[in-house]
Amino acid sequence: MIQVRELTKRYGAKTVVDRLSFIAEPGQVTGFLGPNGAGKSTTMRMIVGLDAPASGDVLINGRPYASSRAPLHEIGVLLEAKAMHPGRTAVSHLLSLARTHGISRSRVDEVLGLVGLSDVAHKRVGAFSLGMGQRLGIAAALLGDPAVVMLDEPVNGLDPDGVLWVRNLLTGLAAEGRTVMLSSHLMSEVSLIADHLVIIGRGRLLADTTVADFVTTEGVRVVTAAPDELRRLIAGPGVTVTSTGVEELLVAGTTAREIGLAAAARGIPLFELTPQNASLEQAFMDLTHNAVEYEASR
Ligand SMILES: Nc1ncnc2c1ncn2[C@@H]1O[C@H](COP(=O)(O)OP(=O)(O)OP(=O)(O)O)[C@@H](O)[C@H]1O
Repeated sequence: MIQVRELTKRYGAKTVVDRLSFIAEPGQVTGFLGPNGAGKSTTMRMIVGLDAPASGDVLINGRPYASSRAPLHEIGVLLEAKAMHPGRTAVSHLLSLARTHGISRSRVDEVLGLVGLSDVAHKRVGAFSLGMGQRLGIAAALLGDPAVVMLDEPVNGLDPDGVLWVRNLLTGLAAEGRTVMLSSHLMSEVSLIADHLVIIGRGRLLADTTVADFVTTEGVRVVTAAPDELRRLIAGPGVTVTSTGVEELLVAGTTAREIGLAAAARGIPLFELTPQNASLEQAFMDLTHNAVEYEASR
């Protein structure tokens, strides 16, 4: 588990992370989202003690990270722009990490297999594609068989196959009971991978929700032979009915089920009854756009 508690970071006069609190639970993939510059990388660096907060703190599995005696077992991380010596091979890169943490050679081979790099284990990492580099970074994060895995933009630049591979890997790790957290600035990527969403803008928490709850229902599209009769039937406090075509209505404030039951009770034929969901990407843009406006008008 990762518990972020009232975390604040300032660079000079600028507050880049502002009293941010959230929990990434075991057994779940938590997507950490925000537009460029929102403070995601800074938060992740503070989680593993690479940056010091102005105030607030972080607990990893109930303890401060600094007090951990086997940090690679506690949390595995892939941070952006991870330094790798281009002249090293994949296996030597992982072996050097393993040796300094008392991890066996067989575990190095295991993680290379896990990320699909066994065949190129003896190639220089300088010749790796972006996707292979990301896989190697993920292998390093998994080396200590950690209970918590935190990855900064792991699907950045990956092709659709690569995104699918990351998704299967991370959902598999969560299913084993691990805490998995990944950051991205793209809702479309995260919604495919994460269950839980933590969304920030300008360092502040904007939403702590699930992918399912984040999609706001705009209304129910109804196609019927008797739109006027149906409109009278379902009208009431909180229900808005808009005519969107000759036989079409958009109904807000009630559910498809209620509309269907009301129509059936009167014998009104329905040709279509469809909840209309706003796209996740649109909902994300609306949310973060508002945060920017709020900041600008202060
Ligand atoms: N070392 C630093 N000195 C000064 N400002 C910094 C430093 N590191 C980050 N910042 C600023 O802090 C803010 C948050 O940056 P951060 O990299 O955490 O955002 P992010 O959400 O990870 O963005 P991206 O998606 O672009 O990586 C930005 O305005 C950035 O310019």
